[in-house]
Amino acid sequence: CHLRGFIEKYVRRWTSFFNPYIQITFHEYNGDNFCRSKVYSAIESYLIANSSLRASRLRADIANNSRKLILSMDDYEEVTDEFHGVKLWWSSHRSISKTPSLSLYPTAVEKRYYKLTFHGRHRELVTAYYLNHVIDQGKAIEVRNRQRKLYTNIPSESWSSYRKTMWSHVAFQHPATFQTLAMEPEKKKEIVDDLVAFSKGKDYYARIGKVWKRGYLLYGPPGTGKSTMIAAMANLLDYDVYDIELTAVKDNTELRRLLLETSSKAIIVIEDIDCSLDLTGRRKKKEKEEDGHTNKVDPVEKGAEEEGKEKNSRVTLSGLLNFIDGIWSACKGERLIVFTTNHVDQLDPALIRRGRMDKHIELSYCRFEAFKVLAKNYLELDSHRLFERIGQLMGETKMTPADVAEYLMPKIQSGCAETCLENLIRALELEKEETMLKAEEINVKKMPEMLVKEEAKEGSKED
Ligand SMILES: Nc1ncnc2c1ncn2[C@@H]1O[C@H](COP(=O)(O)OP(=O)(O)OP(=O)(O)O)[C@@H](O)[C@H]1O
Repeated sequence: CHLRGFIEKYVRRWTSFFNPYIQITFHEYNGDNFCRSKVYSAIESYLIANSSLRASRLRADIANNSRKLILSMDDYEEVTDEFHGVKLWWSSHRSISKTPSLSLYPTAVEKRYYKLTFHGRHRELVTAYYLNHVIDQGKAIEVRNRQRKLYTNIPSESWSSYRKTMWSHVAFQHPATFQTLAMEPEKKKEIVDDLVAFSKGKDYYARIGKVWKRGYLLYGPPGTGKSTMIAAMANLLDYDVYDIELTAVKDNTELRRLLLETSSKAIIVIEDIDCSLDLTGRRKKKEKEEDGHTNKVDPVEKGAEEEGKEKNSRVTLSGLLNFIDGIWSACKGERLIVFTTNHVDQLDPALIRRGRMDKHIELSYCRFEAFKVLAKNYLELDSHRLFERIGQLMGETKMTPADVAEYLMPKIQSGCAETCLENLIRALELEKEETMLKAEEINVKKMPEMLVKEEAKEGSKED
């Protein structure tokens, strides 16, 4: 056996002396590591996208988490690639080895690997540039192809008595895009440019020594598109979405753990931030009041429990600020942090100051420009004789895009585009009348006060 090894070694040395070609092998699994090699996966994606289809023997597989058919080169097949005029050969291999196991029968383990062959004179080009190019491209393809996820934190009973919240996910399939988002075009462009610049800013953030994160505050009345915009952001940048329910998070430590578990391309969302957290760090007043009504716990026990909560439970404002500023230095990757609120005036200035929430975006009632986007989305209309009237009315009323959208759904409105627009006009006119009536009512209420003031003014003039 020793002699055989010795001979093989020298034969290999002897042949390589005359063979000008170099080979590099990339194994699917390395050593005892049961995780698939990331380099192997990146090469696989690169080859599938770039050259596998040129192979004459292909293998068909179903991609993870999807029904898409993936074609890659079959085992022992070879394809060529070219980089800066240099030709290279990739081949795919498989070996089966038997490993001892606890059972009586050894298990057969299948091992796959890729071999890259190139001429020795291109050694530097390949090792210094080509391989990085393949791996970067492969990773980019993986990101594009991956099934993005929507995560939410849910409480779970773990095997220990400690109750903690865990991320649970579903496939993220929200269809919203910036194209379908109803908003003034300039404002929309500004936001898209900002997001794209952020996503391309890896080197910039590294150069200025800042963590690669950006905070967005979306505010406005219900139904103006805050959640829709978050979905459009995720679709634009190909990010996962982590929707944190703060009231389910036990304390700051748990918040930190959850955030450190997020993926490297993530939008972390806290919706209705004003309702999730009492900005003094205590529980919401409303929640306490509810406790007051329903609480049947022994007051002594309750006191102890409250004390515990005040000291060491629930997420506090400082914990949240810490999360925005701090923990990301421990994380690689790009993170958007998005807060939404219907009551921006109730937020603590510390929470939303620039640097924490870098961009404040107001989503408001539907104006004509936003209406035109909705009309295009829902009715495929670029113009119509009724648009002018709608434009006028929209300047005088406050209807949310969500409400406008309801009027523009032909199936629900059981009619053609014209009927939808007419129904919308009727609703807007009604809204206008109601607004005027309300304004009149307010004036009537204010009348006595105004009369008193007028009289006082008259009196002082006569004096
Ligand atoms: N700006 C918008 N552009 C396109 N569609 C919109 C817009 N605003 C609202 N919509 C439509 O109205 C529905 C509700 O909107 P969305 O949930 O995004 O509002 P929101 O501001 O997040 O409301 P809330 O504050 O109640 O969570 C959406 O499903 C979408 O169809």
